[in-house]
Amino acid sequence: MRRYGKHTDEDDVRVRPSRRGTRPRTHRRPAHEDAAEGFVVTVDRGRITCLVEERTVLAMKARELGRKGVVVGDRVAVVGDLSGDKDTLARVVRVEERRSVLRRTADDDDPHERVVVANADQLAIVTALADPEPRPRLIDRCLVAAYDAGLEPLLILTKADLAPAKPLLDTYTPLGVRHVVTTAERFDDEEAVEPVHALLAGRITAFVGHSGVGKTTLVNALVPERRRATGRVNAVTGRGRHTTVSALALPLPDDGGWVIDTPGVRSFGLNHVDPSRVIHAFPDLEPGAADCPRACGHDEPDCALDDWVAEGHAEPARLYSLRRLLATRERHEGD
Ligand SMILES: Nc1nc2c(ncn2[C@@H]2O[C@H](COP(=O)(O)OP(=O)(O)OP(=O)(O)O)[C@@H](O)[C@H]2O)c(=O)[nH]1
Ligand SMILES: [Zn+2]
Repeated sequence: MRRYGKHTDEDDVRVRPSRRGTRPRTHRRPAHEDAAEGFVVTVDRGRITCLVEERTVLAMKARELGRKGVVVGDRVAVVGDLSGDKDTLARVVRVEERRSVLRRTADDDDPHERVVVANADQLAIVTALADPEPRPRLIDRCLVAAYDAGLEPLLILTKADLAPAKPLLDTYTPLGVRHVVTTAERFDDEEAVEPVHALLAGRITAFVGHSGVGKTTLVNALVPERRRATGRVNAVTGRGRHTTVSALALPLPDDGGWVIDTPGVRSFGLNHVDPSRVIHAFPDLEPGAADCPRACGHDEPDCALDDWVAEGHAEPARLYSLRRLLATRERHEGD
């Protein structure tokens, strides 16, 4: 399984080499050289909460940013009052290049596809093993969104006290998706969440999961500051957790990375998904696609992947899984 954006190091920044790379740096130097670096923790109705050094600073978008959105996970340049004191408002003057973007689909209220999280390394798909029942189609859609966005997926299966994980895991074995199984009863014991911490260490992880799967219970166990952080954000927005529409980044202990809690997973934008980006997550199949017709959707009669598998280059289960994932791009009732 190919791994994506493993670290948050500069080395992993996937930017195209610039043809202007030989130009003197000063030409590309943006204005506001005195700006501080901020990490966006949440955005609520245009109010951007970011972390500048250790301080929580509230900011607005500077006019010069125009229509460009600022989202959770963005690295930004901030100017103005950076004290973090009550009633101060700084300005975000620049959004740094994003290493990844996770989008949600347009819906009836909002015709545009929107970026919900920037710069995440991985996508944790939180699913209960029972109550509510797992929804494999939804998991598949999340996987496609992750592969398309270049995020490494991670399955977190909760409520292991209610049902065994094996039947669900069998579906995902051919995909080689990493997984961890949790039970909230054991969360008081720090060692019980250790395997989850190990998978999140040093990385920015967006958490998705539909209502009732135990995402909040898990995030609270992982992030000791959770209560404080949400309390603070609510003090800023004056709104309760259940009405929060924005994602919220929460620091893991000991500089262990970030959890980005997202509100609801109703839909991911899969309309824009490019099969060639999804197949990138299948390095055993990818070379076989070289013989496919142009713009092959990989589910058509002259798709070269059938021969590729028949010749023994990859397991049939892998091709089946790829096709199942690609098929989730079509909307069904209840997605
Ligand atoms: N049996 C069992 N129940 C759990 C477990 N984890 C969470 N729950 C329960 O499941 C219910 C939903 O948990 P939440 O953490 O609120 O779920 P959520 O995904 O955040 O749901 P929303 O708050 O609706 O977004 C609560 O009653 C929890 O106590 C678990 O491991 N086992
Ligand atoms: Zn094909």
